[in-house]
Amino acid sequence: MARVDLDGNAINPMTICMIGAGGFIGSHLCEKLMSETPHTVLAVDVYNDKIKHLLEPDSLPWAGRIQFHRLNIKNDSRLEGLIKCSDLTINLAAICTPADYNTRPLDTIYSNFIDALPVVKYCSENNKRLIHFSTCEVYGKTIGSYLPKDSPLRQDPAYYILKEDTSPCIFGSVEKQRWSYACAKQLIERLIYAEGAENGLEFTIVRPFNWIGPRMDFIPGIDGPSEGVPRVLACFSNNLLRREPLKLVDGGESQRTFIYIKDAIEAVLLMIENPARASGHIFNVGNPHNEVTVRQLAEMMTQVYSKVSGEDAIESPTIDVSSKEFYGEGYDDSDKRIPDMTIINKQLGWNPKTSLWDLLESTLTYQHRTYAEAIKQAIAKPSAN
Ligand SMILES: NC(=O)c1ccc[n+]([C@@H]2O[C@H](COP(=O)([O-])OP(=O)(O)OC[C@H]3O[C@@H](n4cnc5c(N)ncnc54)[C@H](O)[C@@H]3O)[C@@H](O)[C@H]2O)c1
Ligand SMILES: O=c1ccn([C@@H]2O[C@H](COP(=O)(O)OP(=O)(O)O[C@H]3OC[C@@H](O)[C@H](O)[C@H]3O)[C@@H](O)[C@H]2O)c(=O)[nH]1
Repeated sequence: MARVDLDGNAINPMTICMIGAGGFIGSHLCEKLMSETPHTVLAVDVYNDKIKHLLEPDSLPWAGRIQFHRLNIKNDSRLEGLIKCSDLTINLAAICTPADYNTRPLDTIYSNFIDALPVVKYCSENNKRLIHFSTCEVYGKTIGSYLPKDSPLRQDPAYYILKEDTSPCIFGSVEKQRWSYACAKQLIERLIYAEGAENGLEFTIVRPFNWIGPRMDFIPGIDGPSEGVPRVLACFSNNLLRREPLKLVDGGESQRTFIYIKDAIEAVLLMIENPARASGHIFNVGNPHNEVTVRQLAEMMTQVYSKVSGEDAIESPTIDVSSKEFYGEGYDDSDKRIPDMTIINKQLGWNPKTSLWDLLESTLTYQHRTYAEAIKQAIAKPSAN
């Protein structure tokens, strides 16, 4: 049966240049495009470990529809050719782990702003559509966080719900280098928006709100550096796998809404296949119903991991740590992140489905299956690693 878009028109197969295809989101998007659509992907990244299962062997049903191009977009002249021969470019490439924002601010700013410039330029000059991945961090802190602690206005959604077209972007001072990432992402959003307004670039900007699931980041000492600090899902998974307490930064009071990667990928596919509805828009993509504090997340993950691993939780499952100790000087945090869903509902009719309990169960089942044995061996023979 022919695939049709939301307006009932047939969807023609397209070629997609996906930059950062070897990362967490890219790997899930490639999987979806291969298994459910006729589109072709030119997968650009410096790594391909997370998409190896889609590239080999040649007998896979989608063989010929995905090609891996190992290149660093910082300095590779092949990039323009790949964009030129595609119908759509999706840019996912970025340094996007908070531990880097204050410790490697230059790399963070270059990666999220300077390195994205040629991508925008080639799309604009060659009249190619661009879907660019920004972040919910562009909102920074909520207006409510500046109100007195006991102010009743803090309960009013007007002071904390994040809306694409009306919420301000509120960052800390320049010394708080945490915001180097958000600021670089904000400026590239503004540049893309201006390319649309002045030069007719056909664009969509995605603001992911804490997408989580299998293949996110790495487990330190197993498939990433021992001293590396990934995002919270992988940090807490690592602690659970090693039977260590989960570290709560500054009391674990910050709030996040987490969305299952598979729900979020559905939204991206709708953007890819409905350009008339997606172009010119900035979309929040998150699950407003899955809000927890980081402390609650730690408690839920401890409970779910115990269920999927069959092991009792350790006696003191969490430990408090200061942000200075954990991330170093210059760290700061977003207090609360609830996405407004009006625009994506209206344009694409999309809603997330998976509860936090369910997504943690499938994700931690994956983490346990993938890493428990390797961790056991690493603990038994520390010198081998
Ligand atoms: N996962 C989330 O919840 C989340 C939230 C907000 C924003 N985002 C944004 O979504 C995008 C993808 O995030 P992710 O979670 O998949 O991260 P990720 O780190 O898993 O993926 C990024 C990929 O880009 C590649 N890359 C980086 N620099 C490159 C370069 N110079 N040349 C070629 N490849 C390069 C990396 O090797 C990596 O595979 C990022 O732009 C990120 O800022 C993600
Ligand atoms: O071990 C840990 C790790 C993290 N945390 C806390 O958990 C919260 C979430 O941390 P994450 O590492 O997932 O990152 P954040 O949600 O702060 O930022 C993320 O947001 C959206 C994206 O742009 C990026 O992927 C990243 O910047 C923060 O408050 C952090 O301080 C812990 O308490 N303990």
